[in-house]
Amino acid sequence: MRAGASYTDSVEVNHQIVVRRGHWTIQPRPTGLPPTDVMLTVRFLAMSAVIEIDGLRKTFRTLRGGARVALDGFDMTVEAGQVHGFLGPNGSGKTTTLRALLGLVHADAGRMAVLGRQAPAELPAVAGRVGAIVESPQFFGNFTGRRTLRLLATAGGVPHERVEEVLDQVGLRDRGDERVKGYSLGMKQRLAVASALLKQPELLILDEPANGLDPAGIREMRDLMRDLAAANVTVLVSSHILAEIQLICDHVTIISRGRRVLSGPVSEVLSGFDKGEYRVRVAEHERAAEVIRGAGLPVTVHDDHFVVGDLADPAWVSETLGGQGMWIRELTPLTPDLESVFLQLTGTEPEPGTHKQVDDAVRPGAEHDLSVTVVEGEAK
Ligand SMILES: Nc1ncnc2c1ncn2[C@@H]1O[C@H](COP(=O)(O)OP(=O)(O)OP(=O)(O)O)[C@@H](O)[C@H]1O
Repeated sequence: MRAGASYTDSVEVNHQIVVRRGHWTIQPRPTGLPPTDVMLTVRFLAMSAVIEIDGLRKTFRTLRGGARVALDGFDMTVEAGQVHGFLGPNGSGKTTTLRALLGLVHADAGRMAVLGRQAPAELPAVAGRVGAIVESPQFFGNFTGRRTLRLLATAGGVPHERVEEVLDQVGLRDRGDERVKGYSLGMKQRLAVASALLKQPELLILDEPANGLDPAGIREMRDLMRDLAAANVTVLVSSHILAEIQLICDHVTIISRGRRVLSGPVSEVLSGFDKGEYRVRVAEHERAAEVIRGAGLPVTVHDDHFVVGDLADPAWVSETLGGQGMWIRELTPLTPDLESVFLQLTGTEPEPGTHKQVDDAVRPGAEHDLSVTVVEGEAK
């Protein structure tokens, strides 16, 4: 059962439906609740959410006694099966969020849950189901990759056969007997991912996995994440490499100054920013631009071309200009990419001092609550 699903069934008087994480049960109602002829609203928690963050706040004290607000009421939801990109400019709060989620830094306020357990208090209960690389793991340079993983497997009670599987998964099987100090940065990153995969996690959290990698290393990391997604691992990956996120991730959350500025499927985010713009190259482009502007469309003139917006049918531009003897050399749709969206959004200042996220106005109710009402024994 997912948020947004409808459900109808009957419930005995003095019983209630309790819906939690995709499962519902009918339970006797605790005494002291209003009588059953009163509408009762049951809070519906984001049922398939693997990560839920609600109103997270963190202020660091600086050495000079000042305060640095890293997180200012940040919200994020990652659903099962997503490859979720976590984007934000330098210093926007990505690492602090991930560290708080994993109990590596103490948050001042807010609610977090991982795989349905409150974080960080109940993290030990789900630790075996979560793999994370948030701080660059340090490996002994003199050990081979295989030996490193075997030691970690022994420490974690994982059978050694699993070491071969993860070496295979990250593409290090043939290099597993080489010393780690001879590994490239990309190989070390893959070894780190292999160590996080040993326990066959359902959720993998990676902080800037492509940091410092060359294009080949980035491509390897991208392929690896795709393979993980195909194997049904939910992946949360923070990055500031927007093109990578666009290629790898199906969902994205953008953070700026400790607040969420946008969240949603990558395709929806991009189409929401599609203004129907086209770049037009034509001889006498200024005169051509005037013709198009005269028809009421928004036009921006550049040195050797112009951009027209709100264009439903590009053929109309060809016909209109061709009709006046101006022949088009280029007519290219300017579809938005994450970079342009990111630049527009992270220039948006979140409302200070309030819990409201910037994108609440854009996507009302898009988050995770659904009300279940119980009226005289019937649930709707
Ligand atoms: N231990 C700390 N002490 C003081 N300030 C900190 C500490 N850790 C983070 N900050 C500050 O909190 C803010 C958020 O930092 P954070 O590292 O979470 O950002 P980020 O989005 O991960 O940035 P980057 O992409 O550069 O890694 C920054 O202003 C940073 O200087």
